Formats: sequence, structure tokens, C-alpha cells
Amino acid sequence: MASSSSLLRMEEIAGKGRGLVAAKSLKAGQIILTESPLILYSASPLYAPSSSPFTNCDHCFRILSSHTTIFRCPSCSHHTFCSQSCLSFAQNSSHSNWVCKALTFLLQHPNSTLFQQHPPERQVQARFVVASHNLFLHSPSQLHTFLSLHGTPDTAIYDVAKFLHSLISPLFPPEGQLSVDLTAQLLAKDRLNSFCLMDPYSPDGPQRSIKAYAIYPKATFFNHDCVPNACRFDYVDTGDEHNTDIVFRLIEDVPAGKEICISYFRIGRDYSTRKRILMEDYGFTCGCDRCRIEANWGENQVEMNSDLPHVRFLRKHVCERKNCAGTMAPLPPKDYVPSNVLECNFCGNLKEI
Ligand SMILES: C[S@@+](CC[C@H](N)C(=O)[O-])C[C@H]1O[C@@H](n2cnc3c(N)ncnc32)[C@H](O)[C@@H]1O
Repeated sequence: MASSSSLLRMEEIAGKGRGLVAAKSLKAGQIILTESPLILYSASPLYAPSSSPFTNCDHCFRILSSHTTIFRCPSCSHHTFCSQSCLSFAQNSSHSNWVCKALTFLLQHPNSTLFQQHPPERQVQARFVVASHNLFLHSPSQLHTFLSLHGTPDTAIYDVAKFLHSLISPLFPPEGQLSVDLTAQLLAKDRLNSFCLMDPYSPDGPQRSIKAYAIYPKATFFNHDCVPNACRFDYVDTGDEHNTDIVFRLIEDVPAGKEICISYFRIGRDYSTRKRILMEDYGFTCGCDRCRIEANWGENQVEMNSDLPHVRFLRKHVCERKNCAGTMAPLPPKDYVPSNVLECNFCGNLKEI
């Protein structure tokens, strides 16, 4: 299988900034990119209870079931891991000595009263600032990669950066200090570029919660389309030691030179919800064919327009399993023969076509 660098090329796309295009003709189901996270941090607030019913390993984010032997960080004991190797690995990366001290300080210090004046999201952003400072200490070149991503701070982000910086900067070691400005830059990049890693699917609910946020430095260049030609798969709770890698597969054949886009959320969402999320979270108005058509729709027009290409696409590719609505993409081709089985990227459901 060709490596992703020979399959994708970065280009300037009119009205969208940088994007990824097919460097050669590619086939439905083909894996076009597999990538490990540059930054990965928990989505649980520091003090407020998490919305997830699960407890996860603090390094690889696999669920810690009641049968799992738990390995605690010997220094702080707040942080728990699914194996000795995850603990050892974390001590040299995500849970370094500095992270351990910083998070312990935040957890024990009466900061919780300060955080009470802010939404719980602020506590998650504090985790992000600690994780990105850790990257700064261990791998400054990777932090520069992160800083080259899309996103500019506005005044609201500067206010958040000032608050978090005032709490965390006393803990910065002398050899590495993030300024308020750099903290604001990092928060702005994180807002536009992070992917969510989710709790496992369950047909009886509850809705899946976000267990962690991750930055994938190449995948972040996929632009959005409401009728995407690729989608992401992840295997956080079922995968091997690379369980936080993200995998992108093509939904349909893509000719050389065509842009490859993903959807930034579940594809079945209605026009007004898509429009709101894209403006509020990503700062743009989508100009795709589906949006242009649906902008003029009244109620019940989906049925009346059932022969439109995007309506046919949704009928084929939205998973119908209860409590799911994930995206169904073909399994990878075998010996260059396309698969006639679609797999859901949310629940793993398989459907023959
Ligand atoms: C994760 S980044 C994608 C890479 C980005 N285009 C770049 O130049 O780095 C998300 C940003 O890309 C732009 N973008 C993505 N999809 C778009 C679309 N369909 N139309 C216009 N802008 C889009 C928006 O500025 C959005 O905030």
C-alpha cells in the first residue's frame, strides 16, 4: 500500500485556505491517511463531574473496566493507567514530571473557586495549556508545527489565555515559559483543529460523550464538505498500542487532483444546524451544492427531492442503527477489488450494497 504522503498533496483551495487533494486516482474504501496525535488531552473538567459514565486510562484513553488492573502514578495517585507500559510511556511523555506537578497543583490548589466563575470548558482548556506546554518543553519543533496551523486568537481567547496563564505560569520551569500571547495562539489553534475521541457506541444510549481531544497535524488540513468523499475511523477502545491513531478512508472513488473533504460532524444534520455549527465553531459559511439547495427548502422537502444526488448519498451513507447516524464507508479494497460492504465509522455496523 502506498504511503499517505504519496496519496495526498496540500494545495491552496479557493475560499477555503489550505486543503488536501488526491495526488493520484484513488479508490473507494482506500485508506488515505493514518496518523498519531501531536497533542492529546482529556475532555473531563478538572473539578466538575465528567458527563461520561466511563473512566479512561489517562494516557491511551481506553476504558478502565472493573476487571482492569489499575496502575496509579506513584507521585500523584490522581492519574490512573491501564497497564505498566502505559504508565511508563506516560511518565516520559503525556504525564511527565512537570505535567504531574502542574495537574496536582491545579487539582489541590483552591483554584476550584476561581474556576467557578467560568464554564467547565475552562478547566478542559487548562488541561490543554498544560499538555501544550509539555510539548513545548519536550519537542519545541512539534510545537512550531502546531503553531503553523489555522486559527487566530480573538479578544475572548485572549481573556481566557490571561486567566489560564496567571494560574499556570508560576509552575512553568525556568527553561521554558509560555507567554500570554503564545498561550492565546495555542488556544486559537486548538479550537479550530482538534478532533474529538468519543466513548464507545451503545444502542441504548446515553449519547456518546467526548473522552479526549487530539490534534493530528496532517489530518487537520482536510476541509469540510456536507457531502464528504472521505471519513474518519478510530479504534480507541478496540485498537492495539496505536489505539489513538486516526484513520481516514474514502467513501467513493476520487480522481487525481480532486479535493478530499470530510464532514466536521455527522452528515445527517439539517441545514440550519450545519450552518450554525460551521459559523460558531469554525467561522465560515459552507458554499457546497447541498447547502445551496437546502438553503431554499421548506419543511418535508427531503422526501420531495429524493432523487437529488446528495439525498441519495445520505440514504446510502447515513447509518440507520438506533442512536447512531454515523457515516458508512466501504471497507478497503482487497487486491484492488472494491468491497461491496459499507462499515459505519461510529458503531461499526456492516451493510452489504
Ligand atoms: C481544520 S482547518 C482546515 C485547514 C485550513 N483550510 C487551513 O488552511 O489550514 C478548518 C478551517 O478551514 C476553513 N474551511 C474548512 N472547510 C471549509 C469550507 N468548506 N469552506 C470554507 N472554508 C473552509 C475554515 O477557515 C475552517 O475554520
